[in-house]
Amino acid sequence: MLKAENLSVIYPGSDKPALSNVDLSFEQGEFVCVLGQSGAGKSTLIRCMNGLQKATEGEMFWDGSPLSKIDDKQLRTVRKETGMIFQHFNLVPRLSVFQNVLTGLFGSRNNFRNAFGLFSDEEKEMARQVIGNVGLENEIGRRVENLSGGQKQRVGIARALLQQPKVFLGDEPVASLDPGTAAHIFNLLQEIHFSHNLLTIINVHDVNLAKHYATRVLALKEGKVIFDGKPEEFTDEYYHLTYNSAQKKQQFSVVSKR
Ligand SMILES: Nc1ncnc2c1ncn2[C@@H]1O[C@H](COP(=O)(O)OP(=O)(O)OP(=O)(O)O)[C@@H](O)[C@H]1O
Repeated sequence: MLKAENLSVIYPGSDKPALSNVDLSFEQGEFVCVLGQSGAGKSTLIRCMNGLQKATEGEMFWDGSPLSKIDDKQLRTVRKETGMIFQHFNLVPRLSVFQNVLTGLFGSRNNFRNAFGLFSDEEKEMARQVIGNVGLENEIGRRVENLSGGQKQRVGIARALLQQPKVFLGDEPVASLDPGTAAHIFNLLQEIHFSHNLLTIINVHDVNLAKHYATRVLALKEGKVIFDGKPEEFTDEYYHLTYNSAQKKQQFSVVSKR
């Protein structure tokens, strides 16, 4: 489904690669959690997967198509089939849950219909359904600025789901949430993952969440993959946990295997 071949990214003005000669392949049905310290290259990898970030060297393939060589129409299809969820939700605060979720259709429609917010009855019904799937049916008319963080992320998930994606990508989707809410969001993501047979790839800082929910764990360090395997094989040989008393939370750092 997704394949990185010798993928490297060097940002302009930087002498250090954000990703360095990464070879990876992902199949439908995998729930992958990507771990790594800040700056390890997790977001860059996720952004390469839907063509938001171009490779400096090597290639990312989507169902066999090289992302750096496909035309705009093919890229729109890739984006439509990729549901993205973000740390800061990327919602329109003054719009309702319903309106925010409908924006999930923008990527696959022409600009005229987007500009006038024209949605068919069928599209509106699908939006109601996905809002129900994430448990927000009673909040459908509320402005998202009045929702909790966990509810906002549910709106983000419903918006992604409306695209009927094959792939779900999450760039630190629970980093702004408390641990209890983060676990609820992961439960929801897991349920959606299995019921829709998705390929789900999520960046996360919390090693326990990753090991609990993932079918496969990847760990990055300085742009390189230093672990790729089953969650139970990702033992504390690969990471350190320290307690940050100022932030009142555990901090995680990836180390190369000793
Ligand atoms: N737009 C950019 N321009 C220049 N350098 C960048 C850019 N985006 C990221 N980088 C650099 O590339 C490296 C990898 O960054 P990336 O955001 O992929 O890491 P990350 O693991 O997602 O970090 P975090 O957990 O803090 O989000 C870092 O050194 C970062 O400073």
